[in-house]
Amino acid sequence: MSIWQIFQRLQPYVKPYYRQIIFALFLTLLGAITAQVNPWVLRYTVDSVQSMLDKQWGIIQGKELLVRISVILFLKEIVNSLIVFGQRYFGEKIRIKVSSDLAQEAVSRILTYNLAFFSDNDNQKGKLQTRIDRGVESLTKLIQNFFIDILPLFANALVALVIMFSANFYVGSIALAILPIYFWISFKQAGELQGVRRKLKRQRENKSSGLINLIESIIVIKSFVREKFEGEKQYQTQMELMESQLKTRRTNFAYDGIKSFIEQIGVVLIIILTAYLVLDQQMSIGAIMFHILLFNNVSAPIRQLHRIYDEMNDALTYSEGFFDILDADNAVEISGKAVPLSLKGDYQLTNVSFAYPNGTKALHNIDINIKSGQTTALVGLSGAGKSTLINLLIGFYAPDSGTLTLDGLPLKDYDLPALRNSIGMVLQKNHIFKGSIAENIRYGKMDATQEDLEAAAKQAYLHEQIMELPTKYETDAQMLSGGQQQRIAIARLFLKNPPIIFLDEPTASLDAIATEQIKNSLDAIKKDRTVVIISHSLSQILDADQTYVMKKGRIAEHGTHIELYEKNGVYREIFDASARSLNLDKMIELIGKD
Ligand SMILES: Nc1ncnc2c1ncn2[C@@H]1O[C@H](COP(=O)(O)OP(=O)(O)OP(=O)(O)O)[C@@H](O)[C@H]1O
Repeated sequence: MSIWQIFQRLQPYVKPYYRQIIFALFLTLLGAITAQVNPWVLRYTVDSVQSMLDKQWGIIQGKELLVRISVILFLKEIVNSLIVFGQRYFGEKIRIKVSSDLAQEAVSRILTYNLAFFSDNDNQKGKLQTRIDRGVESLTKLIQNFFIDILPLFANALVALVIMFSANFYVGSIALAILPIYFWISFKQAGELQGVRRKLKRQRENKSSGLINLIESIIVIKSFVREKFEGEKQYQTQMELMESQLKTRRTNFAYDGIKSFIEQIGVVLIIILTAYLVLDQQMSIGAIMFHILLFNNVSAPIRQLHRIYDEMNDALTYSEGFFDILDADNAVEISGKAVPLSLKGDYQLTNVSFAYPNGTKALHNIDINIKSGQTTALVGLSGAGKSTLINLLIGFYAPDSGTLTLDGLPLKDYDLPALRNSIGMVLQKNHIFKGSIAENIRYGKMDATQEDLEAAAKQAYLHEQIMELPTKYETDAQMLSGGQQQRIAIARLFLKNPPIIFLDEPTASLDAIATEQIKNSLDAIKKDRTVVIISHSLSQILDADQTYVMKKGRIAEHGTHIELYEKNGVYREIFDASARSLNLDKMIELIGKD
């Protein structure tokens, strides 16, 4: 992406603030003119003092001159302060507004993306966060630079250069001749840093996602006493980052030295040439200071050129990643138009195959009929493809081949929000948002009253426990135990009250008493709804109207519990293993003693 393309991309975000921009530009022009007052005043002062000295005048005759100069410089400083304030304020205002617009756009965009986008390695949460933060930061810095540095400084330089040329062609030429040399060196510097910058970007992303992973795995790390090992891993990342940072600094210092040398050559040449012109009586002595100050106005922005380049390169490096996020059109969830009045939940899958974007073939030639109003169990060993199948039924992913219909209509024809409003899910581990218990349950129905919340919590066997907490429904939900959090998810489901329900090992993290209570309440919610349940728990499977047994992404067997049991196949194997793991013989023996 070129800098020009970046500016084009930024246009729509900057456009709403065009009034502020025009005002900032006007101030810039005004600032460029006032910046030349000092050289004029200095030349005027030197020449006037010189002629006074020639006439042997003293302080009495020079008083008027001093007052005049003081007033001019004083007024100029006041005007200049106002201009600088206006420029900075409007520049910042535009930057802050554009920054929040860009960040908001990124959030709005990623919310429309499908799950494949989020499971991509480049978009893991730490990396995605860094890409967005860095992108917004460097793009807005670019805008800030443009209004606060580039425009004012270059306007100053241009006006100063024009004045130098009008004073003397050769003096102007020296100032002008320095520019391409300076530009060339800055280009070389930028080129040399380009590779390191990309590396730096990657290393920073790794470092921040490494830290996030560290925090997420702290319990495992501590329980295995792997602090030293993890510390060393982070140290390695830190060392690599430090190496790149040092290389960047080394290169910058070396090039800065060369540029400063070139600039000083320019100053010396201008002094020699102007001194020659003064001695040749082509100019007054004040011209020496006049030209040096003007040259300073020309070289000031060039001195900043490298920093501006740096930040532009930052913008180039990071904005590419940022705009990639905004431009991921193929990640936008494709929604159909059909808005069903009510859904029954009759799913028909014919010859459905699916592979994840990373190439993992998770489902092969699946033929399934999920009957409305019934409970269908999905059984299979870990990695068999059960969760993947549910992902397809909810429309999180689309099948690569085969047909998938719901109530006779292809699933892809449904309006996704309408479809998902009719579906409820309880997973093995459900996300609990930062906030109170009430806020978390209310996620199931945003306009639910306190009574609705309490009714749902009662159905999920959670109400009594909530009432025992000091701040009851206002307690921080993330402080609850795993089992209680699970019941929040179930309460959400009761509140949402959808006709189709997917349960992916809903009681896996609950204790035996809670499992029984939840089973009872889930049994209640199952009535007259279509339920698909994944479970390793025999009690849940036994209750199902039909069961599909999956093995390595395929349907191995299908039937009722009895039919499958008698088949002596995969289901029987899993069933027997489950029974053995429960130590059923001893349990029965114990129960028999009662
Ligand atoms: N987001 C993903 N990207 C790539 N591959 C995935 C993704 N999710 C799952 N897989 C792979 O797809 C296959 C099926 O996984 P899936 O989670 O559907 O199995 P499962 O039967 O639900 O297992 P479990 O009982 O352990 O939850 C596995 O090989 C898994 O590694």
